[in-house]
Amino acid sequence: MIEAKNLTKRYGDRVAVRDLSFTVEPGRVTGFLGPNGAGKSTTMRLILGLDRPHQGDATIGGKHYRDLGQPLRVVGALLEARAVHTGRSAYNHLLCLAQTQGIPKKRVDEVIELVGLSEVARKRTGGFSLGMGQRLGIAVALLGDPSVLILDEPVNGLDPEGILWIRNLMKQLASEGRTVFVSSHLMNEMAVTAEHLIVIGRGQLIADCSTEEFIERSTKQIVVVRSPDAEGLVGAITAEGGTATANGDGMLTVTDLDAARVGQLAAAGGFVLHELTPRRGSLEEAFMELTKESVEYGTTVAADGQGGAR
Ligand SMILES: Nc1ncnc2c1ncn2[C@@H]1O[C@H](COP(=O)(O)OP(=O)(O)OP(=O)(O)O)[C@@H](O)[C@H]1O
Repeated sequence: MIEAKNLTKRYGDRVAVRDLSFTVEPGRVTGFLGPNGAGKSTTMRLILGLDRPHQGDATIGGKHYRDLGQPLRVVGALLEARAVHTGRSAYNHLLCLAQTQGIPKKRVDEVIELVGLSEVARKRTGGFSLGMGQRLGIAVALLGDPSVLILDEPVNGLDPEGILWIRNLMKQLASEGRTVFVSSHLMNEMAVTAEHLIVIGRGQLIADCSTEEFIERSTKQIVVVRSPDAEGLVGAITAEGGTATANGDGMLTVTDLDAARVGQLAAAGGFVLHELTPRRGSLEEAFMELTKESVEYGTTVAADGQGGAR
């Protein structure tokens, strides 16, 4: 388990993380979300002992990172900035790390196989693509077979096949009882990967709840209806206190009434229905809604993806 207690970190007079507390539980993937500059990388660095907090405390399994005897065996990390000796092969890079931590040589072969780098393992990492580098970073994180994984933007640079691979890998690692803490900007990806979310904005906690609850809390349920009698149905919906927006071709988007009630109104009025679909908002919409006060830079982007200058 990862525990952050009242963490505060300043850079000059800029507060990167402010009085931040949360725990990351084992056995599930926990997504770490926040707009650019929210403090995600800083928080991860504090947990990994790469930076010291001005206040508060971050521990892994009750211990500070610096007090872990063989840290790679407890926690594996992938941070955004990769430091790999580019003249060295992936195999040698992993072997060196393994030797410093008393990890057997055969584990190096295992992780190379696991991340799909077998064919290029003896090649210099200097020629690696972004995706290959990312896979090597994940191999490093997994080297000590750790019970805790901290991954900062692990899908960066991966192609769709790679993204699917890392999604399944994270789920698998969590199902083995490990703690998986992962930051990402890809909301659709997090929606299908993370069971639990910790969301921060301007260094402060915005939400710590299940992904489902996060979406439910911040988006409206809508009902999509298609009917050849759309006009009549709009009247019935409006009279009942609902709001119906016509989208042409008999399509309606209904808010403030649930699908069951819309179905009852259609039956009572004798309106034929060709479609009746309840739809929940997306994680992206929920994220935009909840973090709109905390966005730091440049433009505001509406939930429909249409950006507008501030
Ligand atoms: N070494 C540093 N020196 C000065 N300021 C820093 C440093 N590291 C981070 N910051 C500032 O602290 C704040 C939080 O940055 P951080 O990188 O932790 O955010 P983030 O959520 O990881 O952002 P992103 O999603 O863009 O990676 C930002 O305002 C950033 O400019």
